[in-house]
Amino acid sequence: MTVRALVLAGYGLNCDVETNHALLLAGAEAEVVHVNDLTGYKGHKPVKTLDQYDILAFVGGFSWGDDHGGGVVLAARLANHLGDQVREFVDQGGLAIGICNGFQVLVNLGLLPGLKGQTERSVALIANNCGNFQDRWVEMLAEPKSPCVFTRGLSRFDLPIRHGEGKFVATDETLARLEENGLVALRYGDGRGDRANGEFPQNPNGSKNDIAGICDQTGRIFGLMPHPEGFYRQSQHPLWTRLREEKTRKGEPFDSMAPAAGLKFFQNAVEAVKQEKAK
Ligand SMILES: NC(=O)CC[C@H](N)C(=O)O
Repeated sequence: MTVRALVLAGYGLNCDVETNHALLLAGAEAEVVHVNDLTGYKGHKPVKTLDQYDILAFVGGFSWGDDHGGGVVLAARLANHLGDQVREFVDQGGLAIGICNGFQVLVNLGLLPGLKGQTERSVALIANNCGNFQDRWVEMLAEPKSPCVFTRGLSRFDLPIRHGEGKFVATDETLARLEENGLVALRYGDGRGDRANGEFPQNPNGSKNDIAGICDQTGRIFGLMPHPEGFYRQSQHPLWTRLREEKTRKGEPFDSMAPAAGLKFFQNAVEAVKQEKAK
């Protein structure tokens, strides 16, 4: 069964090839599509439509140089040129993942968290508390009670972060609604399996409630600041040789090429589409 994925590229986005690779490894028929191929550009008609795909990936990078804030210009462009198509894609049961800059786009579009009665932006990703760009690995804790399709079966693992505007903020009321509905899918851990509790550097940006990723009520629309496409095999982890040593000492096997936690996000998405199509 074919699962088609679109990986959005263009104007300062820089994680398209890596994300496409992860989706291909996960078994999707993935392709990188330039935003102009969807919107049309200067007399050139659009050559792709969103209804050709099952999964949309809004990838990381610096779209339009983060002018006016991360993801703001790309979100405006998508809303103005493709608003109806995006709405239809979501209403028809499509899956979407927004990674880092892509998360900022989904938030700016108002697709996340998409709480009942809220159609406009209700949460934001703003400048990190520490005042600079953070490029390193952090511990992730997945929320078992979240309806998120992408984090199914995941609990505690590491992922890389690379962002300057990752601080998740919302009003107390919206935060309470997110928590009540289980829409917080991922949090920053303290490195020992508990929540980071707002502490820097474990919570790298000052996000409220240690929020690293949220989903909508269907669990099919998901955004996160860390980069799952950067950890699809074991040897991408900065401490993988140490882990190999530990395993070897205990006489346990270790395969540096084995799939890692980040790949699971994409495998889960492909599996969910297959299950839906099989119905
Ligand atoms: N890696 C990314 O996608 C970064 C997103 C955005 N440019 C930021 O710095 O916050």
